[in-house]
Amino acid sequence: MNPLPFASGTVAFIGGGNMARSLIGGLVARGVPATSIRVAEPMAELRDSLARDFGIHAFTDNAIAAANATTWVLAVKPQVMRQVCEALAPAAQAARPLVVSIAAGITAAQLERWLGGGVAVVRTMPNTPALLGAGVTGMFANDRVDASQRTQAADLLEATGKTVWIEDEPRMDAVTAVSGSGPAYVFLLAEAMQAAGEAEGLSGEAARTLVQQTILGAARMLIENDEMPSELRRRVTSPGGTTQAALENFEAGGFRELVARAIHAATERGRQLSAAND
Ligand SMILES: NC(=O)C1=CN([C@@H]2O[C@H](COP(=O)(O)OP(=O)(O)OC[C@H]3O[C@@H](n4cnc5c(N)ncnc54)[C@H](O)[C@@H]3O)[C@@H](O)[C@H]2O)C=CC1
Ligand SMILES: O=C(O)[C@@H]1CCC=N1
Repeated sequence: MNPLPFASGTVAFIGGGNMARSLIGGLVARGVPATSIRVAEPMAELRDSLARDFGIHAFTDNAIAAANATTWVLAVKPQVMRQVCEALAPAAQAARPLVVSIAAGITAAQLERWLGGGVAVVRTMPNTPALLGAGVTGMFANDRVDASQRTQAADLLEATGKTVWIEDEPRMDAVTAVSGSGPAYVFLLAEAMQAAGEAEGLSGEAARTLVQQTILGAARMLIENDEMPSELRRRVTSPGGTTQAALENFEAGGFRELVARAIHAATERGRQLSAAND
């Protein structure tokens, strides 16, 4: 991570929903000054809570929030991105900010076109653990982005976790499917494990603690042992034991194929979001 002061200058978030909150929370926790962060959000309740929780300036008007900001983070839904960008095009042409998008599916070329052309765009895909500084972000830069802007964009996202540059933009839809949406898959597993534990007679509270700590411990082993998941799995699996009984059921139920199908569907949806909102 780059040391502070923050290389990204003043950052304006356009849209202050769930993901913007995770990123802003991550930046503030990392020590980025609240005075360097602005947000534009139409919903008063969200605006107020962002201002209250993080001490940042919150605006109703996108162009006012974006004015004089060196970096814009476009954090609206793909469905409204075109309209938001076209309204900001005059400001983008005048100020030539670094534009960072976090939207699923929407391509750098679409963003550049909607903003009037000639704009440095970094298309990114973060995820919600950014709030804890434990996020991961895939990043793709268009041809307009120079080396210092790459650093600027990486500095912004590295404040919330790791970053991975992707050189082949279509692969950003796979990033979205694996890590952007990925926390939800783990949460689904947690829900299913908790329900199954309760069905086997555990109290809700006991099942919750067991599941939480199991997922945390397994995640830490994946990272800190730096070994293949298959090897870590093998060490839990005593021949003829309990884990084997469970894993045989996962395999018989087509678990791997199901995960592959789910991630393929998410990747395809990313492509559809681009086409449907052009
Ligand atoms: N939620 C997640 O885990 C992730 C979301 N993303 C991307 O982040 C973007 C935002 O997603 P979420 O935060 O989940 O959605 P969200 O609905 O929570 O946030 C979007 C915000 O934009 C605001 N908004 C609507 N119209 C606006 C306008 N014209 N100008 C300014 N703000 C406007 C909404 O009031 C809302 O608060 C999407 O493009 C999504 O693909 C990316 C990675 C992960
Ligand atoms: O579900 C979505 O479309 C967004 C993008 C990745 C996570 N949430």
